[in-house]
Amino acid sequence: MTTLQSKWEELADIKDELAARDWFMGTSGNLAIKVSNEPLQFLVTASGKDKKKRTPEDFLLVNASGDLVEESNLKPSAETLLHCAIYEKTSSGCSLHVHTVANNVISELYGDKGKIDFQGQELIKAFGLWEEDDILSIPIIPNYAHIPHLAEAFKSHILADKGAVLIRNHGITVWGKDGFEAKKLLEACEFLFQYQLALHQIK
Ligand SMILES: CSCCC(=O)C(=O)COP(=O)(O)O
Ligand SMILES: [Zn+2]
Repeated sequence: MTTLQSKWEELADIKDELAARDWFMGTSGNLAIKVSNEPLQFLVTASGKDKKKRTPEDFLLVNASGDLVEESNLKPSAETLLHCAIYEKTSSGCSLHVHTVANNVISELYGDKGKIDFQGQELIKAFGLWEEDDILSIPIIPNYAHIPHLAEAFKSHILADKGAVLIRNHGITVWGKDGFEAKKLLEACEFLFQYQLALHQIK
């Protein structure tokens, strides 16, 4: 199996798992996985497709600028520039973006603060935060319709090889060293958001 085929399979399996959680409502969401470093090339979901379905046209190979490596009648995700920013600034290998009700409500509740912090919650260990007083701080940025503008705002929060950024009333983008890590971070974030919303209901 070539690297391209194995990365395709890895991303397709992640897509199926996220679909099983119903995290691709209304064609939302996009996923990417790095295939090569020199030249930088990565697979990204085709724009506007139903990501709950598995088809041979699900992913497109793009370069560091997000342009197609081979001609296609499909377009790369409208949000490819966010994935480009991650691979430009880090050595991470996979980036995932989903819209969920929980991440949208949290982004609205905490958007004016520009971040949401979690401390003393076991699942922040997914981010490598193991000390008693460690804080997981997830930035929340405004949602700009102009994607290059959104990508610029997003870029300033890409500070490490793994991370997460909430886009207000839009969704979350996470990245990690490979598909396993990126999915782990995404699941941890969604757990923490649901936990926080549950706390709001009883307080
Ligand atoms: C209908 S969802 C609006 C676009 C979006 O935010 C998204 O995540 C999906 O866009 P894509 O071009 O990647 O399909
Ligand atoms: Zn989106």
